Amino acid sequence: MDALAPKETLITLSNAGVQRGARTLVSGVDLTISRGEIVTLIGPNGSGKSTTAKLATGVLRPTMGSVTRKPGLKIGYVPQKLTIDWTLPLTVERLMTLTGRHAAGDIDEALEAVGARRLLKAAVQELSGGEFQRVLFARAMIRKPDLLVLDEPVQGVDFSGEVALYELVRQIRDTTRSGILMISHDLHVVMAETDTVICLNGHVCCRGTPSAVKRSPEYLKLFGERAASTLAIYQHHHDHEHQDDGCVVPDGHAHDHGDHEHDHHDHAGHGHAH
Ligand SMILES: Nc1ncnc2c1ncn2[C@@H]1O[C@H](COP(=O)(O)OP(=O)(O)OP(=O)(O)O)[C@@H](O)[C@H]1O
Repeated sequence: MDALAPKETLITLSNAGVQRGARTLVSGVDLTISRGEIVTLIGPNGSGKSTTAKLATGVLRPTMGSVTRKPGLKIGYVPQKLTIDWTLPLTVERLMTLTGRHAAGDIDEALEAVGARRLLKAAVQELSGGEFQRVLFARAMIRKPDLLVLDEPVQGVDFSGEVALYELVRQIRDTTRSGILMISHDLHVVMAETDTVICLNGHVCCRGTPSAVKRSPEYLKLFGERAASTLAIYQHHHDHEHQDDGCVVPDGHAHDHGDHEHDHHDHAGHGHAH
């Protein structure tokens, strides 16, 4: 971010939480997201990441604390799961218009921005995990949101696809200057460009830059000995090339994975979550 530019705050959560009956789903969350900023929520299953994101977007109202949003804030959402009848034929073009009418030019522009314009007429069922995620990004970006919420953006994607998707998130942030709230359910990679990582465990366990969180005693306590290797930080360096669609040029073709901290990297169980 330009350090001299005034920060435009999009969303503020102050000591926010949700209680359902006697049960506290999440509590005491302080969080701000400004334009051009990337905030990533991490934490174990059931730790309150989705609940916190729902508080931020207004899907859920806080029963404790407060949540404020910039008036007229436009939010683009990339869901973790999409309910689609996978037995029916569906093109990318049609998927882009399922939840609203858009001019052909706007659809082209949104797909272009994610390197997926050539997929316009493709069947959604035949897309790779990475291509499918890109189309979902385009679908979320078509209304030119102030804030993009990405719920597990790299699911169903292999390692080089993951690198390319994180690169795309960085590009989107740089070109649109939208705020980005990411939820990382698998804890495996946090983008180095993340301005703030918030580690939840029913409350805010710890927060800070990715490398600060990785070293924090609370984080180590929560995730144990293997924590430091579990939180891999994806570093972006311009030492590799990208194909036109944003994919990283494979090893041996002017690309080197050496700059990515990836000691522990488990893709088991990643599939299309439909
Ligand atoms: N509508 C609801 N009513 C009651 N409890 C809920 C509701 N939604 C979520 N919960 C509970 O709130 C807690 C936090 O859930 P949440 O979905 O925010 O966790 P999460 O960190 O996103 O988990 P995961 O990584 O497994 O998706 C969980 O214990 C969950 O069972």
